[in-house]
Formats: sequence, structure tokens, C-alpha cells
Amino acid sequence: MNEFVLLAGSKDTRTALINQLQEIMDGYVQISSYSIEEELPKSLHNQLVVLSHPLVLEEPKVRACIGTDCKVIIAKRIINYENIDKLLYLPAGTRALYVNDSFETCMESIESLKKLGIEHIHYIPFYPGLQNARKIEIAVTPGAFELIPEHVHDVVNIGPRLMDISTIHQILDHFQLHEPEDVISQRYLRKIIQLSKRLADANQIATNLNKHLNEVLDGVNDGILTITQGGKITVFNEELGHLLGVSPNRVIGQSLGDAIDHPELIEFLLDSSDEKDRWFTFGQVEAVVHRFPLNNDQSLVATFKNARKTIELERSLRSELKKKGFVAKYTFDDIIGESSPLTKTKAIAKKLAKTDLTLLIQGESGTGKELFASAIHNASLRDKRPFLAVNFSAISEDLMESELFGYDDGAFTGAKKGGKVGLFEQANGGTIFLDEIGDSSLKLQARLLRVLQEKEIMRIGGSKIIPIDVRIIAATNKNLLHMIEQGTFREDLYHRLRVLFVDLPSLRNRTDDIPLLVRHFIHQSKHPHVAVMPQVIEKLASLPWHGNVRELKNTIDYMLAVCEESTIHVENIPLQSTNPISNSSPDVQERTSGAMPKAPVIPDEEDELLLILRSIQTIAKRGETPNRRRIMEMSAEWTRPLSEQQIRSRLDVLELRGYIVKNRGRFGTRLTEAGVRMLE
Ligand SMILES: Nc1ncnc2c1ncn2[C@@H]1O[C@H](COP(=O)(O)OP(=O)(O)OP(=O)(O)O)[C@@H](O)[C@H]1O
Repeated sequence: MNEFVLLAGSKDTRTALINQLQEIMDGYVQISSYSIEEELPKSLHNQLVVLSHPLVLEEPKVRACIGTDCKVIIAKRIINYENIDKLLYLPAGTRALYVNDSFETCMESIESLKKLGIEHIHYIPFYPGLQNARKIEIAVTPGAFELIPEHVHDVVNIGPRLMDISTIHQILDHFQLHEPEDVISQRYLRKIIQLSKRLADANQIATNLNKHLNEVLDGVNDGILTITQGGKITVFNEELGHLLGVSPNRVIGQSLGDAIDHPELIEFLLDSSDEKDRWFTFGQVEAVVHRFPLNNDQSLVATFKNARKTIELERSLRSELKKKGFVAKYTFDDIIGESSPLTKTKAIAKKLAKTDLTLLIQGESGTGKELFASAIHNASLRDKRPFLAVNFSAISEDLMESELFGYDDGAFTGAKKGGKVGLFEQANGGTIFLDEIGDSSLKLQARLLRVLQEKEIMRIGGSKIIPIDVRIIAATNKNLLHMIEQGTFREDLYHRLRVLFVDLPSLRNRTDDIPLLVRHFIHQSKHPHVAVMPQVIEKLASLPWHGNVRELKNTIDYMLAVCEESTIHVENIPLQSTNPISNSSPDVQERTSGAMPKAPVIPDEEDELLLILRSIQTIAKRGETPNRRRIMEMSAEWTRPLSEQQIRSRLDVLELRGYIVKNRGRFGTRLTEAGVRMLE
């Protein structure tokens, strides 16, 4: 067998060359290989020695081991063609450092890259000891990673240079191997063909991607146009073709002026002013054109939105949200009152609505916290997206956790098959209103804090992190600072929630608004023409209104029900009753005195009212929805079971007294703070 020795300058070069030579010469020659970095043979005699570079021979220990009877070939090397595609992907004009161990090796490689026609890159040699090196962020190197300067972000490793075919022929000639030359040339060529194949594959992928992108662009509902800096059209989708009455295929590559006959549009697109949007009429269609530059290649993109279609789409999205109950019902116009405290609060809230920051609304029960949250959402940039209200006092902790975060299939026994999407996910893009946040458990507070910090959630029993884009508005009628002191509310959560805040004035601090509110609630009622005697307003203005506007609304409902001849008189104002509920605790008495409306109830009904309050609390704690049916089922165990109709009338009384709020749907009836205190 013919044998020769390969001597390389470094271990990496040795490995690269031996791999190349073995692949090409397999079966014809045997090669032993060494490098200066590793151990060299003691002495070589009467052998063919192939050196990877002329500089290898300058090493004394190399010269010492090569006997004078050896034949020495100094290899010619070319750029590693296997990695050339990495360079071809760099955009034309890219400035890149060429990093190698000396000025000579850098220049040799740059020269051979240029000879190979890879000239679209501007190479700048970089080697150890270079003074005033330029700070360029891309580097090309034949594996000399340790020499790459720190400021470089992208490295293209083209690997050590390989042996040129002429050197391979020289080796074959030495052994007088003529007949395998064809085979060997083919093996060498095969490598180059593999590279061409790879490039062709990449080309195919790019073509497919392009086709796919064009299909996507054509599927979009808006017209899309892209032009180069010189005004040539590069993208023109089908929708735009319909809008402008032009065939997309015909205009791609043309200049804007040749393709479109609309001077005002062309002037807007090519104009260098800051104007981003303008309305146009194309035939019968009104459209808004939005333009923006693409940073990378300085093209300009314009989107064309058909106004009618957009309005229709928004309408259908809104009705979809409405069906789910995910819309905010109120705007700032629904917040009645012209007193100075309310006007000031409304003005602040309107400003805060425009930001996208987390907001905490503080105010006594019934001051309109939910009303404000809803109005803020509707005045925000998220007004077309869902608004979801969640009340922490209404449902149990476990149920609340799964309501908010959802769960994955099989998360716990009794979990719905297929899992459940939580409210945070459903509110994505919109606003979530966390009412009575002071009633959330410490465990839930920890989870909420994570949502605020990370803007992501994980379903219960899930492992996937789901990013969410939801604005949080929280509300409380509790003194959270006091709760922090007691250790029942997390201070870090408080600060995260109170990025912005609105403090709602109590009704007794804005009694000027009472006449307006009375008018408003009567107008809204089934008896909009009922008159109110001036003494009634006077009396109402003198009451303490611990239940605020809600209490006032309930009082008006009561007065409308009991008044005669379409006029409300002072006698219709609910009297302070001496029933056990209002007398049971001094605190409640204080809260319910004066204004708290009391319907006349026979004494044993008072016990029933307490039982009903208690059962609402029990049902909610179990994680179920407190509704008439559930209360009726519980009443089966009382001395006098109640019908659904009887429960309905008692719930009306409890609501009138401010102890409960009746909600339809998911959360059912819930206790107010006054209701909870009553039970305590
Ligand atoms: N300024 C106002 N103008 C018109 N209606 C109001 C106003 N303030 C409150 N209301 C009405 O009073 C009732 C209570 O309001 P809301 O539910 O928003 O209060 P809240 O502060 O969230 O109460 P709670 O703390 O008990 O949940 C609702 O019917 C609401 O429409």
C-alpha cells in the first residue's frame, strides 16, 4: 500500500485535511498525520511528506524530523467549499472582519475568496497584534474563534481551508497512480455538487416561502402595497388589485406612476411628510390608507383598509363579545353628577383611561367603582376588545382560581374534559376588572402578582406559559393599607396595582348630585314621569347614604313602588324600622340608620331573611352560584321551606336594604359588605 505523511500547522487543520483526504483517496493510499501542536514523529526517511502550509517547514522541530531522503510537497489550499453557502447568505455589501492568525493567512484567504467569486462581502483582515482594529460586528473565520474580538455579534465559521485538487494530483503522480485519477476527481467533484444541491434546496425553500407569503398577502382583507425607495412596486396583493381595478401580476416591478392612475394617492405615498393616514375614495369604496417605512431596506409599505368592511367587522366582533357578556356597558356619559368632587374625579379618570397602565379604584360600596371601570375601558385604546368583570367576594377561592387562570385537561377530579380557558385568556387584548380585590386570598394574590410582573399565566395543571396582554383595573372598598399592616394583603401587589389610582367620592360628600341622580333613576325606571316633591329631595340630601348611589337607587325603586298618583312624597321615604336586622349590631345600625330602605316585613320573616343571607354565603363558599333554586333547596331543611317566588320577594327586600346585590348569570347573588357584617 502507498503511504505518506501529512504534517499540519494545527490540530484543527490536521483533522480537516485528513478527513478530506481519507474521503477522497480511500482505498488507494494510507496516510499518517501529525501537527505542530501535537507530537511529531521522531524522524522520517524515504517517505512522501505533505505539508499543510509553507510556514510549517519553518518550524525547527519539523525540519529536524524530515530526513533529506524524503520527498516534500507543500499543499495548495483553497477555501472550504463545504461552508461557502454560509457566506453566500450574507447580503451584498456586508462589511466583515476576516479573522486568522496572521496578516499573510488573512490576505491569502481573502484573495482566494475573491478568486472564487465570493466578492459581494467587503472583507477586512483581522489578526493578533493589529493596531486600530475597526469595530465591525460580523466576522468570518476559518475556525480561529479564540482570535475573534469581543464586539463581534455574528460569526461565520468557514472551517480550515482544504486541499486543492492540484495537490491531490501531485500526490497521485508521486505514487504513479494514474488509473484511479478519474474516481478521485469524481469524489472531489461530488463534494462540490453536494454544495450546489444544498444551495438549490435553499433556493427552493426560499421560492416556497415566497409563494406562501404571497398566498398569505392575497388572503388578507386589506390592500397591501410595497415600493422601493426608487418607487418600484415589489408587493401588490389581490385585494389592492380589486380596490384599484389593476391586475397585480402586471404591476409588480413597474414604477408607481406607470402602474396607478391616481395622482393624489401617488403624491401621498411618495410624500416625505409625517402624515401617516389619509382617506381616499376609489370608485364607490372609501378606504383609509396607512403608510410606514420598512427600516431595513428603506422600502415603503402602505395598507388600504376598506371602511365599510372594517365597520362591519367591528360590529360583528362587538356582537360576538356582547353575546358572551364581555362588553363594558357604561361610558363616562352614564356617570351622573355635576358636583365638583365628581367632575374632578371624572376628569382624572378620563386622562388615565388613555394610558395602558394598571389602575386601582378605591371607594365605598356603591360609589360606582364598576361604572368607572367600565367607562375607563370604553375610553381606552382597548375599547373594541373584551371587558371582563370578576368579583372576588362572589365566589370561593378555588373556583376563582380556575375561573381566572383556567385549567388543563385532567387538572383535578371533576375538571371539565378538554380543560377550560380562564378569564385572563378570554380577556386577552382587553381589560379585566378585578372587583373587591381586598377579598382575594393570599394565594390568589401571589398568582395575580405574577401575572402583573410577567404578563403571562399558566393554567392550573398546565405546563405551558401563556403570554397575555390584558389591562388590569382593580377596585376595593377596603382599606388595603390597613390590610397590609394586618398581613392580609400583599404590599408588593398593592404597589403593582396602584400604578394609577382613582378615589371615588362618597355620596354624602357630593349631595349636590342627589337631585340629578333622582331624576336619572326615575327616568330609567318603568315610571319615568313620576314627580318628586321638593321636600323629598331636601330630606334625601340630609341622609348619610352609607350605601352611596346604590342605596339611593334602591330607595328610589322603593319609593316608586309605594308612591301614589305619580308623585313621590316625604312619607314615601322608607322609614327607619325597628326590625331585628337593623338593631342587631351597633355597627350595622349606624350603617343602616336613616337612609337604608326598609320594607315592612313580619317578624318571623326577619329570621328567614337572616337564613337566606347565611345560605347565600354558604353556597358561595362552596364554590357554587347562589341563585333562587339553590336557596330554595337549602330552605327544604328549615321549619318553613320557601318557594322560589317567596325567595324572590325576600331577595328584593334584602337588596333594598343593601345587604345583597343581585346579578344574573355566572356569579349569581352576592352579599355586600353590609350583608357580611350583618352575618358577623
Ligand atoms: N355617578 C353615578 N351615576 C349613575 N349611576 C351610578 C353612579 N354611581 C353609581 N351608580 C349606580 O349605582 C350602582 C352601584 O354602582 P357600582 O356597582 O358601580 O358600585 P361599586 O362601587 O362597584 O359597588 P360595590 O363596591 O358594592 O361593588 C349601579 O347601579 C350604578 O349604575
